[in-house]
Amino acid sequence: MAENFSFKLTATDGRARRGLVSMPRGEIRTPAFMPVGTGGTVKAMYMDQVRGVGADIILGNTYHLMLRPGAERVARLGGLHDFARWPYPILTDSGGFQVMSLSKLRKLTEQGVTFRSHIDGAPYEMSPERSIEIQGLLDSDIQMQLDECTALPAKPNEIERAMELSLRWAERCKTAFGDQPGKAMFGIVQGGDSAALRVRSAQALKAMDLKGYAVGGLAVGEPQSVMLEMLDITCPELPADKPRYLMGVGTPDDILKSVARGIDMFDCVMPTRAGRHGLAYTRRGKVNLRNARHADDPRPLDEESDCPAARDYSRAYLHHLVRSQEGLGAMLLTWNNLSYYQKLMQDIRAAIEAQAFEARAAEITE
Ligand SMILES: O=c1nc[nH]c2cc3[nH]c(NCCN4CCCCC4)nc3cc12
Repeated sequence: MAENFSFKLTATDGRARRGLVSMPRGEIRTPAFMPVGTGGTVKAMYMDQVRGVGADIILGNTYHLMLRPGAERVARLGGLHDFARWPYPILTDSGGFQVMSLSKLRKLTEQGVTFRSHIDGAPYEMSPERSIEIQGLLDSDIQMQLDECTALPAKPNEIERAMELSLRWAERCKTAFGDQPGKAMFGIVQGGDSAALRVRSAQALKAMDLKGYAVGGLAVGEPQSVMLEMLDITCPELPADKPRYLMGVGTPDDILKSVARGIDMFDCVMPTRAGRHGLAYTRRGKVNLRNARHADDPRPLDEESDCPAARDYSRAYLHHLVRSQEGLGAMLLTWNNLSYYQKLMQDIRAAIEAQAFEARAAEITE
């Protein structure tokens, strides 16, 4: 019988954790990277390929899907999994961050946020209750609370106001979500770059006994050192037996350093967006296929990769596709980049297990 929702820690290495989230639609091996599928599609990818590179879960966006094609329409068509042909877990962001970064004429009050669509200017309102309702209509497996993410730098009283509002909205989302076995609602820690506010936010959310916790309000322009410092402060305040999700992160280096500080789940548009802009992630660093130096290079991106996009096509061909703005260029580079990110996560998981094994072996042989 598939678990309703469970998180098991299977190994640790310092503060890094290897784990497994089990839900009815499937298991999520952590640390996990979630490809971003904003409008119900991981851009330039077939869902079979997304699964093929090793993704256990993808991210969808409430904001985009409520505007187009509409949450009620997706529900009438059987929910997001049937609509997009992705039968495995989906995590949906709640929309607040996207409203503040994309929409026009937005107004934020205690009740929620009103805004106009960036697509056609139509008026919308999003309350904590409506965000959870929309995520339910999408049949999302992991639903994020509605929150207010403060752009940094910001004044301490502004960060405090948004953090406290987000806590009140977390309570309202918890009430609206109710008890849905097989699904989860995650809280989002806010508090900007303030240690005291981060601790207050994490402790208040922990008291709500939620199924998982995101660290929000980061990757919003602050230096990596500030982001990592906030993780050093926040993660120890969160329950060890619940998943921790760092929203919007990040580069391979961000991910490595965040796993080392206790983060279990990530999402970022970088691998997919970079692929559409001609940029390839490889084990030897990033390669910009727009650059003329690749025009005659017969070598593939990575002859040892098990991803056809990395192994079977010359850099010269990829350069040609990118320069010609051929759709296949975006498709192959996106495929390569998601494969690179999933291989990174696989190597991270193995390294934690190996270190844990060595530590265990050392204990036994002492
Ligand atoms: O505090 C948040 N609450 C809800 N959703 C969020 C999403 C976020 N996404 C990011 N950063 C995205 C950074 N990304 C990096 C690659 C280029 C595009 C922007 N921070 C976030 C914080 C939040």
